[in-house]
Amino acid sequence: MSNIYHILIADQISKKGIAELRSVAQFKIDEKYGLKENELSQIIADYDAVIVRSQTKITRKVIESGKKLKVIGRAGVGIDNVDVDAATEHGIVVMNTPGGNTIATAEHTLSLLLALARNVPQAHVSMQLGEWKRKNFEGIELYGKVLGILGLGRVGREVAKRALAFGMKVKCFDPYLSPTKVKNLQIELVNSLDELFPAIDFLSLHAPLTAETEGIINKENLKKCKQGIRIINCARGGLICVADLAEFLKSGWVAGAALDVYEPEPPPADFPLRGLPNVILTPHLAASTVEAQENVGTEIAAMITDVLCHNIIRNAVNMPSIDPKVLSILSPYMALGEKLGIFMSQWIVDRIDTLNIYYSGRANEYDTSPITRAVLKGLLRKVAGKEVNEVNVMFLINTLGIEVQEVKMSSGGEFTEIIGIEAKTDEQTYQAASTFYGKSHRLVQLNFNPIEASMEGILLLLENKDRPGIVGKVGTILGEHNINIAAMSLARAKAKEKAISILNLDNVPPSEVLEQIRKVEDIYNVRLISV
Ligand SMILES: NC(=O)c1ccc[n+]([C@@H]2O[C@H](COP(=O)([O-])OP(=O)(O)OC[C@H]3O[C@@H](n4cnc5c(N)ncnc54)[C@H](O)[C@@H]3O)[C@@H](O)[C@H]2O)c1
Ligand SMILES: O=C(O)[C@H](O)COP(=O)(O)O
Repeated sequence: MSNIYHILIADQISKKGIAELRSVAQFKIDEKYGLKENELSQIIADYDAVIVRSQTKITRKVIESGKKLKVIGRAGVGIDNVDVDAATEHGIVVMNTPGGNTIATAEHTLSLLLALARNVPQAHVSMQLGEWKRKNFEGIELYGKVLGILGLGRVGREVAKRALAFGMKVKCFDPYLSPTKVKNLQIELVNSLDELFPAIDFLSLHAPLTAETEGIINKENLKKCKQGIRIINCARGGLICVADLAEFLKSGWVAGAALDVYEPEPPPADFPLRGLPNVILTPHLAASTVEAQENVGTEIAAMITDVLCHNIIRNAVNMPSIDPKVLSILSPYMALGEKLGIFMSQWIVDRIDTLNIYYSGRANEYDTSPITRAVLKGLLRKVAGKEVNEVNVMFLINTLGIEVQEVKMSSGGEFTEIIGIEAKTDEQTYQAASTFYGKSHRLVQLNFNPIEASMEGILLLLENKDRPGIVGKVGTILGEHNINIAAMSLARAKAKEKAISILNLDNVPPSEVLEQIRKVEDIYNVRLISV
């Protein structure tokens, strides 16, 4: 029977998105809105996935309470309301829907830009009061003015296009943008904020809220701006130090500000910009269009379905996404790599210091990091206390201080396709290499010596002195206890003093049988391995 997944929709998404989720037989959907941290923490243990917009905060406490939580889906772009680090540590994938609300946000930015230039909301309120004050609301033209854009991503670029259509000049600061991206766009990319601020008449913010951008619009930077600058913020409230902006608006240095976003949301009653005549405020409306909400709602529904029902992860912000075509090519390698990792996890007893994971064959034509993550997931499942998956595996590897290196080899010797692991511990080096045999998996090297063993089911690994009679004795013990040996293979060290044998068994030997085998003279190590 297939799994039933419980999904919590914690912020309102489009009806179509909800209907699509409800149409999946494996899903049980709850809609619970406006939950505070404590309320959410109390119920989150029931859910496999939670969907939010910008309102509901998925804090570390919520994540720690989400014992079976696998996915956090953000119907929108900004993920500053999700503790992504905590999610990563707990192996929970965080996904968003970039692009779906770009046009809506760019259009809202332009509407605020125009409203700010022409005092539209102020004039409207005056008219509603029965006044006729044409002189009070004289504006300025956009034509010929310079728009500064902070963050030239999806929204920033759409804003730039529209501003250019109004005859504005556009300058932008984005330290992560390659200059080739703005070629032929009629946008000037400047190298610093110091270069941007004195050169612009309008400033529009489109960077995410990060440690670097928090409070970036502050007293020091406002001083660098031209007198009469107008500022629009459709990104995140935290980018602006509101007390500083209020001061500059009151003095007239900043001629006007139009804000859609606040920190916190909703802003408190004593929010210092409320009531200022040169300020326009909207309640986080930029993405609130029918079209944008349908885009992000249906997109997140499809993404949640893909991850829970088909194990396909798209737009994850805490792990690299893999193109589905590439994934279908890499999947067999990931399965082989994970199997080899599982094998090694039961062979190695000491603490691993360094790991070389090496590849030869077709895998090398691709980014091998998804295979490496699968190898490590298999390897760590035993070492780490918590469940290890593709999301948290690199975090756990770093926490354990294991140094990992990927090595792409030009040849795998007599085998075309090879995935190998060399693990160094304080005590010794463990090495194994594997390949495909039809659809099954084979060990082809142990401690650099050739072997030929099926990597399926129950394996008994013996390390012993290379002398006659030892394997015979082990066979007798197993036979006496009715344990059938399906296959046997031997890796002999060139120096011929030590050998490793792999016995494929039909059933699991009880611990007293393993004890008996351990007592056989010249056997140094006995490990029961299940793959
Ligand atoms: N008000 C709304 O309803 C609404 C809607 C959509 C997006 N947003 C906000 O707008 C932001 C931008 O959205 P997007 O889809 O364009 O994201 P994006 O990721 O496509 O673009 C963000 C850009 O900011 C740049 N950036 C990062 N750090 C920077 C820094 N220190 N200085 C300058 N630039 C920097 C990045 O390089 C990137 O090009 C989102 O993070 C989100 O918070 C708000
Ligand atoms: O980051 C975003 O996508 C926007 O801020 C939209 O937020 P919302 O989904 O709460 O409207």
